[in-house]
Amino acid sequence: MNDLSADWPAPAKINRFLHITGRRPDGYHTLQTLFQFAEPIDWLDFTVTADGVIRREGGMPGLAPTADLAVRAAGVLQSRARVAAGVRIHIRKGIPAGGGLGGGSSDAATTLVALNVLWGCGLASATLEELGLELGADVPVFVRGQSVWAEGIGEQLTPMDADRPWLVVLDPGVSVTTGAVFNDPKLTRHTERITMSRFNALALRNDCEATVRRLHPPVAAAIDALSAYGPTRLTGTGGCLFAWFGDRALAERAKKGVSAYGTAWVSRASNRSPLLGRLKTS
Ligand SMILES: C[C@@](CO)(OP(=O)(O)O)[C@H](O)COP(=O)(O)OP(=O)(O)OC[C@H]1O[C@@H](n2ccc(N)nc2=O)[C@H](O)[C@@H]1O
Ligand SMILES: Nc1ncnc2c1ncn2[C@@H]1O[C@H](COP(=O)(O)OP(=O)(O)O)[C@@H](O)[C@H]1O
Repeated sequence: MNDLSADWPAPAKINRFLHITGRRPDGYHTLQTLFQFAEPIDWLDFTVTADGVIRREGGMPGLAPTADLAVRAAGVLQSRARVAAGVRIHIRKGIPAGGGLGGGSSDAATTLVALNVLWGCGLASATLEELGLELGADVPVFVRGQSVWAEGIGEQLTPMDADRPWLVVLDPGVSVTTGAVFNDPKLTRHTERITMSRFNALALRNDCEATVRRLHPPVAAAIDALSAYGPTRLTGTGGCLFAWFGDRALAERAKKGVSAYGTAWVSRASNRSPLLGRLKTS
């Protein structure tokens, strides 16, 4: 494998806040949220092959290659750009699945961006975002690789650089089904829309939190434990959560303090995905 094809990062995302502002006639909920990037990170290696077949190695245990969003992303790009070559995708998972950290979406985006280069497709980033949206609401954010204010069901993106606190991301090991949260009759669905200038992490919340707390007591316990150290929010529809701090030492202290509640990572919230840096060196 040459250097060009190895070590493409697929970072996690966090939702600094998440408001549900309404419901469309098709049942999908409209949101307002601010996405930033953080650790943990998945790493992908690509080996271009001549036979046109898309293969996957590693990845999420128990997930069939045909269901893997990275494999599906490669397939979408291959047919859109009429690529004759194939690829072997090796995935080293760092991001827990189904936790609201967007690992599957991030793997899909990294695959689109990397193979666009390695297969020589030459598609514009906006086109890759469009292809990504077919795979999941969060994929375009990862393709763009820049922190964004998102509206609609996540397809209306406006770049927004936010503050960059130190984070503890905590995975209580609970997989939350997004559909179950959005179907909860008690979910807060009509939060008033706000303008970007009103972003204030302390004052804003994640509207899914009350539902997730009720459906998953271990997540509620983890939120309570981490809240003792710093302001804490759920990311996406959970079950992962994060707290933010003014410096790294405080974050490391909190990480130690919540070790009984799950796996935790310390990193700085980022407005740029490491994928963009990797793209520059390709
Ligand atoms: C809400 C976010 C924020 O990042 O949650 P996380 O997935 O990150 O936790 C995402 O936009 C999630 O989008 P996505 O990941 O594509 O959602 P899916 O799993 O496909 O949605 C499963 C089901 O949830 C409901 N759903 C989903 C998104 C939405 N805006 N409104 C909905 O009502 C629909 O019933 C849908 O069939
Ligand atoms: N490469 C992948 N990594 C993780 N999950 C994947 C991948 N491809 C498909 N999936 C599926 O997507 C689901 C949601 O994964 P993920 O994006 O990590 O969750 P969330 O949207 O809650 O952050 C997983 O439960 C899994 O079935």
